[in-house]
Amino acid sequence: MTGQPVLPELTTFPGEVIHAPKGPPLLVAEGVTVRFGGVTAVKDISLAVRPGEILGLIGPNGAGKTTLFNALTGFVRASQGRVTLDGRDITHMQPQARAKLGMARTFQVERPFEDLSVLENVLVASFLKNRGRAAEDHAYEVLERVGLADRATQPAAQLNLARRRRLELAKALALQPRLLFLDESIAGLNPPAQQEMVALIRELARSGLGIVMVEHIMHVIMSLSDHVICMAFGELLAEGDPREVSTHPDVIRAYLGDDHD
Ligand SMILES: Nc1ncnc2c1ncn2[C@@H]1O[C@H](COP(=O)(O)OP(=O)(O)OP(=O)(O)O)[C@@H](O)[C@H]1O
Repeated sequence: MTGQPVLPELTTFPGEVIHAPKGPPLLVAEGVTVRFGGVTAVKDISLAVRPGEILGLIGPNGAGKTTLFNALTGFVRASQGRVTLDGRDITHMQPQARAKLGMARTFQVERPFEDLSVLENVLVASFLKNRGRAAEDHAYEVLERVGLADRATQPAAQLNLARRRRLELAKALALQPRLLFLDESIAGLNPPAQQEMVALIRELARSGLGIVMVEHIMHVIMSLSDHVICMAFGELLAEGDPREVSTHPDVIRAYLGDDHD
């Protein structure tokens, strides 16, 4: 390990500006705990996300990131704690009810309707918010936004991985969310596709969306996030801006082990 940077450089992508979103938080989680039988996967985690803010969740494998993400989006039940959206208690709401209030998520493994066209896939989500022509117009707008408009009539099954990820994002955006949850949208993409996705996510935040992202590629999450939460064994290990977290001794230890010198 000697001579290697412990965590990657922060300024990997050009044009990066870490901004400081202001205003009251959209999402607030207080003391969220999730137990699966005897396993406490998430223990007493609190966080807040403002409009235009990108919150990055990091931590070694098994740290509890996905479970926390699922508790925030309603895909697993919080055993303790409280989650509010615009001050409204959503702790026990189903994912669909949360979506109606402005939360949308992507899935780590994209699952488009393979036989439908790219446009039809987005329309399925767009129809939940709009009717008739308005739904179609909105679906096109979303495809433009993610750079898939020229693929609108292509079957989803024919898309490469980078475009499938964009389609996954488009389906979430078609719900017109104010808060977007991204589950490893960048892992597995080649570097140019990573940069395109980073630029797109940054643009979405600039337009006012609050974003929570779980991502294993450290330099990506560090260059995108306004605030980073690092978990280990279900607990909060460190939080702060990317530089504070990436240089935190406990974070370095969690990633490299105790015998690192
Ligand atoms: N449905 C479940 N039932 C029982 N235990 C679970 C369940 N889901 C997760 N766990 C456990 O909870 C802990 C946290 O897992 P989780 O998947 O949230 O971590 P993670 O940080 O997302 O990991 P990775 O980076 O590998 O995806 C692990 O010990 C895992 O085995």
